[in-house]
Amino acid sequence: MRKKVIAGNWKMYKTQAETSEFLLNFLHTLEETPEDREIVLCVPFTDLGILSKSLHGSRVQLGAQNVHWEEQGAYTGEISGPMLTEIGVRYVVIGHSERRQYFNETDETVNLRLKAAQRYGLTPILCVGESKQQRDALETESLIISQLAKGLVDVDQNNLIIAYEPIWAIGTGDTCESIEANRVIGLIRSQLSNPDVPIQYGGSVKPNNIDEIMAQPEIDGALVGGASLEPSSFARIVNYQ
Ligand SMILES: O=C[C@H](O)COP(=O)(O)O
Repeated sequence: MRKKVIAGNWKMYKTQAETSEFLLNFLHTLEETPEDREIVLCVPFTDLGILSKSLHGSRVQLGAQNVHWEEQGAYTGEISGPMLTEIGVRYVVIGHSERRQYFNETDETVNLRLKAAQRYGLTPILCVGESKQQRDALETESLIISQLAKGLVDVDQNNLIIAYEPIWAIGTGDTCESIEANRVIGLIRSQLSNPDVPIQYGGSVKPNNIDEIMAQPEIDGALVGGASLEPSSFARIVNYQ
């Protein structure tokens, strides 16, 4: 049975004060949440400290949004695996399309970050997905196969989550049809040596579409952006039927 994982990706949102307010309104909503799912919050670095304390003893796991491949060094603006694990971070998002687009992340640096995350005991969430232009040019399959082939060189598939995030569906309200997301995720699974790797869908996941998404047989969870920022909407998502 593959693990179900619902992860919020807060991107560059929420100060510490806003994080405290979120927790006040969110944590109590988990009392009835079924045990069959892992819940993760991937937050800005400045929120990790407060969450590390506040989430202690709760069932919500802590995630970061980046990790460098070196243990330490002169890499201004970066963060290392040991710095994250020391404060209780368990997951890290790697290769998000916003990092690939705005920060020159390549399949090669994605691969270095994935291996470093695993080396320091973190579970990476590898993001793959095509742009609208690539989809229209019928390049979705070849692009994803290439992202996986290059990104996963020497990566341990026993400690890995993959998120399929079509770029055109991110933050647009234009969700990928769940049947199509299921098809692409099936393709991703066919490229893996371990068929039990949990594979999430991400891109305009909302309270009103999460049940349909999670009903798809290949989809093992969701990577949620905007809808994870609001306690009641994220609560509805983690409590999918
Ligand atoms: O990592 C999360 C994704 O980029 C999805 O963002 P979104 O739910 O706001 O579309």
